[in-house]
Amino acid sequence: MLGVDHLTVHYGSHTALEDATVRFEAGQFSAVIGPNGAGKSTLLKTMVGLLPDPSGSVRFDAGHTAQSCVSYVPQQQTLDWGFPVTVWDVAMMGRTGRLGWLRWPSKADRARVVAALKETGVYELRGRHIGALSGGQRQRVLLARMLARDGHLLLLDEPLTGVDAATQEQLMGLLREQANRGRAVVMVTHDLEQARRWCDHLVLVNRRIIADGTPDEVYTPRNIEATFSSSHLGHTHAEA
Ligand SMILES: Nc1ncnc2c1ncn2[C@@H]1O[C@H](COP(=O)(O)OP(=O)(O)OP(=O)(O)O)[C@@H](O)[C@H]1O
Repeated sequence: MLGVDHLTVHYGSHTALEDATVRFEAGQFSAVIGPNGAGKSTLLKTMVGLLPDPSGSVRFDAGHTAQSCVSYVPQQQTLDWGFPVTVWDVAMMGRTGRLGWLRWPSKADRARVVAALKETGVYELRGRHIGALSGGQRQRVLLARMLARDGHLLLLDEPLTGVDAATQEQLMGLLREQANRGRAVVMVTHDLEQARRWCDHLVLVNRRIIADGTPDEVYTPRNIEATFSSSHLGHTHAEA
């Protein structure tokens, strides 16, 4: 579905990501794992096209572009929750574009939004202002917007943040189901255990890609040490 080749991203003199090569496939639930500041969000943002002119390349499979196929869920805390819109409005942005109503919603758009709000369990909250939601409810609303968009590639930056254990289970189940239906799902997470349980493809990152493969291939003491120590050791590529 999507590959990045020899991707290097600098912020000024700081190198956030160096020579990263990885592929994300349709039907796979992938987790991108690493410590704070490892370059995980940078990898996602590059794939969405939010960072201009990275060196290396981001390649979508034929017929797809970031614009046409990506549904991106940014980190919750990077969004302005004081904006005067309702749960319904946010989910509808998945259909009509961001703000300013690029086009008027059709009956089919409304039906898709109803389904997405029901799937994520926030349909009853549809008239509520987004500023009046709990952290877990906000995360569900972001997922509803993502589902409403119907993208082939779902990119989620720390979707488990601020979410209780029962809700985490539901959200992981929902994302697993999206992958089973043939979408490529890529989630940034700090939660090694959740990633091992739900995902079939893990990418360990610490400025470089440390390891890339199935959970069994990737979760070795050496890889974990290399990822979560600050020394950026090693660079192994397990074949998935
Ligand atoms: N806009 C920016 N300007 C300058 N430096 C940045 C910018 N965005 C990120 N960085 C730096 O790049 C590095 C990678 O950041 P990134 O947000 O990709 O890490 P992360 O793995 O997502 O971290 P976290 O788990 O804390 O969210 C960090 O050292 C960060 O401080």
